[in-house]
Amino acid sequence: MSEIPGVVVTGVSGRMGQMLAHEIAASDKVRLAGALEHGGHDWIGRDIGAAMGGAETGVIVTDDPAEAFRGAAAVVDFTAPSATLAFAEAAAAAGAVHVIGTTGFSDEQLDALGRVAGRGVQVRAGNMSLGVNLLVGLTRKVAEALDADWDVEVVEAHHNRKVDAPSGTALMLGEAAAEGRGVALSRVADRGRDGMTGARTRGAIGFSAIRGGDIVGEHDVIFAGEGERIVLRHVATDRAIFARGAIRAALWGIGRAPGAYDMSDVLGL
Ligand SMILES: NC(=O)c1ccc[n+]([C@@H]2O[C@H](COP(=O)([O-])OP(=O)(O)OC[C@H]3O[C@@H](n4cnc5c(N)ncnc54)[C@H](O)[C@@H]3O)[C@@H](O)[C@H]2O)c1
Ligand SMILES: O=C(O)C1=N[C@H](C(=O)O)CCC1
Repeated sequence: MSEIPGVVVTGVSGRMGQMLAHEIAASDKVRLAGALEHGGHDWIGRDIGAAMGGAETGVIVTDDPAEAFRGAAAVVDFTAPSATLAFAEAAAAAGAVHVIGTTGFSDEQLDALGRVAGRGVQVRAGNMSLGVNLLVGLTRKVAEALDADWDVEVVEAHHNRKVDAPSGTALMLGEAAAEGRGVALSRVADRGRDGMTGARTRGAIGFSAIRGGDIVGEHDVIFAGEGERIVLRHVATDRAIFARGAIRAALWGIGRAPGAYDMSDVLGL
């Protein structure tokens, strides 16, 4: 039996799923223990290496979470909110760390995930990169230092296949700005402007989303004052940063007490 922790990748044919399979194959700290896609997907029953156009790995793509998660140390999940909710139950039942990169959850779905975290280890972040998680701390600090005379705007840009907006990262940054100001984001968020909107509300935290081409992920937090402006920016140029962060989270989560954790726990920020 291998000492190297086995990791299952859900949504393995997706942009992040394939990136994760590559990064796990290149790692000497984890091994690929399973690969999952949804029922009816044409990769089901195929070797994941061959399906990705490479050498066979011995890992066959399945649509059965219980089978795939059995004996795994961790499940790394970048799929869709409803799929992630089902995987949370299955990961907790299998005793596997659930690393959740999926974004676009409703408040109700987040509550449901939180209930499962009583029974299993979850590490969830809208962005698993070191750079963005540092930017979250910087955003909180700048917001703490400035009053509501400084308008906060979060601007994000992603590829044309992204299905949720604002991005999970933009929401993390907005939460950090709201925390720094000592307000609830839900009370001050301004998520859609169109038509005769009226003047900007003092203290609002605005969100704008750009979608185009193959943009991996770009985020600006703008603090706009009278006569000056601070812009905090993160630009992702390679999805490997998200995959490496997720693998780090999986290793960190092994042996932890059940609960909901995030990347600031993993990175010690
Ligand atoms: N947290 C982060 O650092 C980070 C980074 C990148 C992407 N994301 C998020 O990850 C998610 C996926 O992004 P992507 O670009 O890889 O999308 P994608 O559409 O390329 O991949 C999603 C995959 O999930 C699969 N899937 C959907 N439902 C499933 C189910 N029930 N069972 C098994 N597989 C299922 C799809 O078939 C697809 O292969 C999005 O929510 C995105 O916002 C997060
Ligand atoms: O490509 C995506 O989709 C991304 N999603 C995350 C988000 O919603 O912030 C992270 C960046 C890439």
